[in-house]
Amino acid sequence: MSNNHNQYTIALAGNPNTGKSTLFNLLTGLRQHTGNWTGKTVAHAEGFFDYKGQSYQITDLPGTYSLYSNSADEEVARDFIIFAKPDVTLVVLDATALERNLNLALQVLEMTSQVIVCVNLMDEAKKKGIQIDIHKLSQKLGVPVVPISARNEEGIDQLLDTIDQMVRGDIQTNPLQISYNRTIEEKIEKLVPFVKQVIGDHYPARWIALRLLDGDMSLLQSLQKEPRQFLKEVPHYACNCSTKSI
Ligand SMILES: Nc1nc2c(ncn2[C@@H]2O[C@H](COP(=O)(O)OP(=O)(O)OP(=O)(O)O)[C@@H](O)[C@H]2O)c(=O)[nH]1
Ligand SMILES: [Mg+2]
Repeated sequence: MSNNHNQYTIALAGNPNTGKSTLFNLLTGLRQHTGNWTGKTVAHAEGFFDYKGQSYQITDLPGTYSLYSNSADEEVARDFIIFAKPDVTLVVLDATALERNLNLALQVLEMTSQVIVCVNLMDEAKKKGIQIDIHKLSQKLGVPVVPISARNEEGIDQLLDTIDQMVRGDIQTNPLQISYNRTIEEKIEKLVPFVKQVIGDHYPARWIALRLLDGDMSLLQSLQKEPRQFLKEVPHYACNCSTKSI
């Protein structure tokens, strides 16, 4: 959702130390609201850039290993993706630790379909002899995947073109959705209509149903809804199996 005329919003999400701020600095140059530098990002920084006649506002989120409610950083990143509804979420992955990094990517894909995956540190991967089948990864994830090296400024044109195509609506994504076991899927199926009824279509109902099954009260507080209304229903559906195992 553009927050004002002709300005698109982008969020940068990813594990700590994957090069989000390096990419942020590269894209925004000096046009930033708050100073930011490489090193751990504590609060989120906002910056701006233009590309092919479009203006973008980009937000550098704190690095997290997941997007539940384990820490303030996770809540900041999670709430931004759910409530600010960026037009594009760039998930920045470390090419040398892809398997671990993909966990967060899968969580973001449950939250929004407007995702571009950036496989960063491609230079390091090359040095270590790690080969990544970008095309296959993109097919599996159901969203564009762009290999980059933020520090060496490689792959940035392709990334910008992919962002441009996504905000123009030229890319149809089909984000991979994790299938849980039958018990959980049945509970989700029952909860989703209820979630839609209470909060409408504005938020990703399946993802909220999953968080309800986890008993995530902090999310309910963020939704600023009366938790008791949900709580009455949740024990009925809740199970002991965590949905956080992806
Ligand atoms: N070799 C290599 N190093 C990179 C690349 N991109 C970033 N780095 C380095 O990786 C380190 C971490 O980069 P940051 O941009 O601070 O990472 P971040 O994701 O913002 O980290 P947090 O804010 O802690 O989540 C820095 O030393 C960067 O110079 C890259 O493409 N190649
Ligand atoms: Mg950072």
